[in-house]
Amino acid sequence: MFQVLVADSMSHEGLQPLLDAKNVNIVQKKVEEVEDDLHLFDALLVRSATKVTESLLTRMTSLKIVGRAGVGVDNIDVDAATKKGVVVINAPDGNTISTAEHTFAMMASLVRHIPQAYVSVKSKEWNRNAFVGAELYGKSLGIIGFGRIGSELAKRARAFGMTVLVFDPFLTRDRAEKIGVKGCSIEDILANSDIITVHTPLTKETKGLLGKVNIGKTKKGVYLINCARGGIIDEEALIQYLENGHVRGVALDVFEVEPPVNSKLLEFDNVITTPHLGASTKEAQLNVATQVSKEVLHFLEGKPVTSSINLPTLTKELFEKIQPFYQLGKKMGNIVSQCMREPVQEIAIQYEGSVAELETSFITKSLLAGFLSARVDSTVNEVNAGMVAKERGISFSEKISSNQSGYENCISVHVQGDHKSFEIKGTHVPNYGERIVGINDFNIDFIPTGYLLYIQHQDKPGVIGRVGKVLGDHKINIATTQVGRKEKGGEAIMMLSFDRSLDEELIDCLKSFEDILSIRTIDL
Ligand SMILES: NC(=O)c1ccc[n+]([C@@H]2O[C@H](COP(=O)([O-])OP(=O)(O)OC[C@H]3O[C@@H](n4cnc5c(N)ncnc54)[C@H](O)[C@@H]3O)[C@@H](O)[C@H]2O)c1
Ligand SMILES: O=C(O)[C@H](O)COP(=O)(O)O
Repeated sequence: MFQVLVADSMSHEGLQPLLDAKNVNIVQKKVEEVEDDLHLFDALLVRSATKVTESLLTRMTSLKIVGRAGVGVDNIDVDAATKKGVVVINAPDGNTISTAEHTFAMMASLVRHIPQAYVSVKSKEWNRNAFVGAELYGKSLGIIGFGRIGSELAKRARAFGMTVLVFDPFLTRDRAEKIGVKGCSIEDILANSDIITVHTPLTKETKGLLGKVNIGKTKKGVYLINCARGGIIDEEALIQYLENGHVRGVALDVFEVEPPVNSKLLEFDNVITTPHLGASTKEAQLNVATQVSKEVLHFLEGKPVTSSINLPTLTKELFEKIQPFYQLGKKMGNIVSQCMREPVQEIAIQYEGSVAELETSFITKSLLAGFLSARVDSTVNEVNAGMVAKERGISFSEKISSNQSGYENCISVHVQGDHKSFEIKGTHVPNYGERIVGINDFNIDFIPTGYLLYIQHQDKPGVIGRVGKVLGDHKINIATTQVGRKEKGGEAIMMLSFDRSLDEELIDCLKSFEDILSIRTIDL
């Protein structure tokens, strides 16, 4: 039974996929309320209120996935999650329309003083002269960050007859033209916009993007809007420009600290605010909760997720194609690690044939996870395998190569250690399954499963028989045997499989045979 903690308020209807699942138990409580049971949860669902810190992740020792029912993941320590092998997913487009509409509502309210006029009428005043506003029609709207929300906002602004200027480092001229906006530099936006709104994520680059210097470059009388994340507009600088009258008005849905109880910004009559309501509509909440519930359930049941922040994402169709190679890769990594018990500097992976047409980075991560899991204590999986490898000084590379092996598909791995190297080749045969078809230039053909014994020996009469006799004397049943050699009388290899593991004493006995060069046990 999977244990899922829903730590922030979420649409009940949206959680239905998880509530309906027979193998899931949902607990809807704040983190502080389940402090003693944190180690039990497999999945954690949050919005922006719960801070998923490294410390929380460390306390949640069974955690496999964090689902953010929304877009921004700045409340989640994604690096720490990645290091611990915890998948982080979000619901990237479920609240786009709601947030674009909220931003538009804030813009209209700002230029027409609607919140201030509302408060005035409620206090029995009728002061029409105090709230003379401006039209949006004909004004220039500068949008910084032209992703999902920025572009939906642009469509609405154009419908109102506004000129839309946009800045986004990833915006192509073509895309701007298609949407009917003008892609320009941030300097152009600052100098030419009547209203500026930010729609970027909060990152190291965007923190304070509109700060002392950039706000100083805006038109006198500019309106500023932040419905993205507190901190993109620097609050201290903003206060200075409100005090000196450079900024005419501000609309804020988000703050550097939420709730902003001690913020001086609340004292300005020309600053209008909402309590982080961009995504707070029934529709958006239903969308985001449904998206993450389905994704979390898929993940817990071993199916692919499509909106992961720290994992390569795949569609169900692609996942089905990649799954056999994903499993083969993991086993190959594991075999290499068990055969080559010495420090490794480099892992080079080569893909040939039909497998090369798939998303190979996914298979590479799986192979690395298989390799590292045999060597490190902490959880290693495809989420953190690349990071763990780098931390341990292991470089890895992948290459697509033209078909040299003759197989319809082939994965080859070359591992370089301090003193030795090791090579393995694997293929997946439809209807037959996984096969290891090469080890260190020896052609071989075995199924990578169960308990295996890899023996390097001299190709001499009686070696195989002696090994078989010792195993028989110890009542060990050999399930399969495969041998490979390059030339008569030279070096050869044997791969035997068993139904149970072999004990050390027996291995030592086999090692003592004259023509046996080395022996490795492999458990898969
Ligand atoms: N107020 C709310 O309730 C609410 C709701 C949803 C989203 N948000 C916030 O809005 C942000 C945007 O959401 P989205 O769905 O449009 O995301 P998105 O990823 O679709 O768009 C973000 C855009 O910002 C651009 N960008 C990144 N760095 C930039 C920079 N330095 N300068 C200019 N552009 C830059 C990216 O290229 C991207 O196109 C989210 O990150 C989230 O923090 C707030
Ligand atoms: O990034 C988001 O999706 C929004 O900021 C919404 O946050 P919320 O889920 O806390 O409303």
